[in-house]
Amino acid sequence: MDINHKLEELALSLYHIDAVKFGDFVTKSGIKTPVYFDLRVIVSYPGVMELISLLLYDNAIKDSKFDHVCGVPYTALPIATLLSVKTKKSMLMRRKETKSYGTKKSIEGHYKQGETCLIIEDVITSGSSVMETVTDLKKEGLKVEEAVIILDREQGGKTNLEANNIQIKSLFTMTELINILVKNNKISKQMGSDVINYLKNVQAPVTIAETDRTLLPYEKRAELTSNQIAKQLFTIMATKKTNLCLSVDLTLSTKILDLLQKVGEHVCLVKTHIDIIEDYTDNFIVQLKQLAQKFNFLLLEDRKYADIGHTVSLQYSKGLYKVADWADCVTVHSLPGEGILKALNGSVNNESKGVFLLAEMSSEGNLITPDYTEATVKMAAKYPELITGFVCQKKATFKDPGQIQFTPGVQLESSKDELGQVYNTPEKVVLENGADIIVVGRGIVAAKNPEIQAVVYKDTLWKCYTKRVSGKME
Ligand SMILES: O=c1ccn([C@@H]2O[C@H](COP(=O)(O)O)[C@@H](O)[C@H]2O)c(=O)[nH]1
Repeated sequence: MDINHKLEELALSLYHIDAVKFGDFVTKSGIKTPVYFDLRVIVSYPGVMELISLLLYDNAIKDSKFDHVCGVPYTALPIATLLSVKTKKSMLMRRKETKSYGTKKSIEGHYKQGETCLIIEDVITSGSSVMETVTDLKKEGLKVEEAVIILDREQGGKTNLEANNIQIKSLFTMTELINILVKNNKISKQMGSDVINYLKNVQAPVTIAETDRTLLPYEKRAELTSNQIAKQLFTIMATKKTNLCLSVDLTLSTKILDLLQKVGEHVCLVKTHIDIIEDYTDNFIVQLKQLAQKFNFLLLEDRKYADIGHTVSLQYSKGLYKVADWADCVTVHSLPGEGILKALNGSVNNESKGVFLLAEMSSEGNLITPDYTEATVKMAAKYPELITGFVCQKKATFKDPGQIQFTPGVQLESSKDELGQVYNTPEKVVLENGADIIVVGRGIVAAKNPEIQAVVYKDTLWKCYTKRVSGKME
């Protein structure tokens, strides 16, 4: 019997054992559905179990290379067991609930860091259950790149998992399963198309916030943010292929404008300290904005506001520099408390503006503690539409893939300046520390040829980012 006949046999068996049912059902979340899948019943049918493992082996597994198999608890566990025996590869088991005693391990079995694990799952909808298992395996240092599935409901799971660098092979898509049942007169044509249309319209939400944000491409993260400036920055980075922010720490406006004419095409963001400019005029801002438009970069004023809300709202919108009129985003300390964010939220009204909150600093001996960092991230969570991201140094500082890690203190070689600035390399900040936008000041500005140096930084940083999201890290 060929594979198509065997798939047909499996589809009909699933129908006969009531693993697929049609009618009026209500899901756990109270939504009406015309179809219901419950593959938990397969354990009572050894013939079906045997057929599933045979088909998964022939169709999806026999050419794959892996050291272990792991079933997503619970329905896929017995299938994973059969496949472990068939392939003679060891099986790992993920505990849904971590033990509160003994080893407290979430993954049972023997394995070594760097070994690969293949995931087995019965049905995917959004892909979140597969992702939970992937996350736990990765925490243990295992590599996970592939999952094999019995049924893909075609509700976003494949896209979500592929965005997390997990390739999917399934025995059936929902459409294929329904077509077999229609062809064999198990359900009417009308019922078949109703079900397919229904399931395609009820797309599962993207549920990847628990996954490692740094593995997602900028395009995907643009879809996951609530802040308009973060959305624009992710899109600019993906389009211009640059995650370089130039810190134009120069004191003459003409020098800044000259430099940006040369390097504007290589950056996604330009960071200013407006109050260090000695020949400031409103015309400087007009020209700065023209360059931003011409080269498609955004403007960040690194003002590091740190006063009470009322004062900050004045500093932001009034005075000589009227920052609110031209800067797309600003940097802000969380030190004074939430009032500072309320003030900025109030000042921007409905305009698209953003805030990078300082959660950590690059300078040696700074007084920010882990508790302060954690409280800063918590505070930001209350203002998702205002917060673009965090000025920080570590990947673990925050999880939300819709927010941007903005990391200063970067040069091609690790070093320090004479006033305590600490420099890490592009490889370290992007691959190890999770930086999304990387700030370079003197590394470019003080170079003999800033234009050439900007290209060197841009290319090096982008290479690190593509390596990170392709999952090809040693
Ligand atoms: O923790 C922080 C926060 C901000 N900065 C700013 O970034 C640039 C870095 O310039 P380099 O010449 O590359 O050192 C500068 O404007 C700082 O004010 C930071 O360095 N560290």
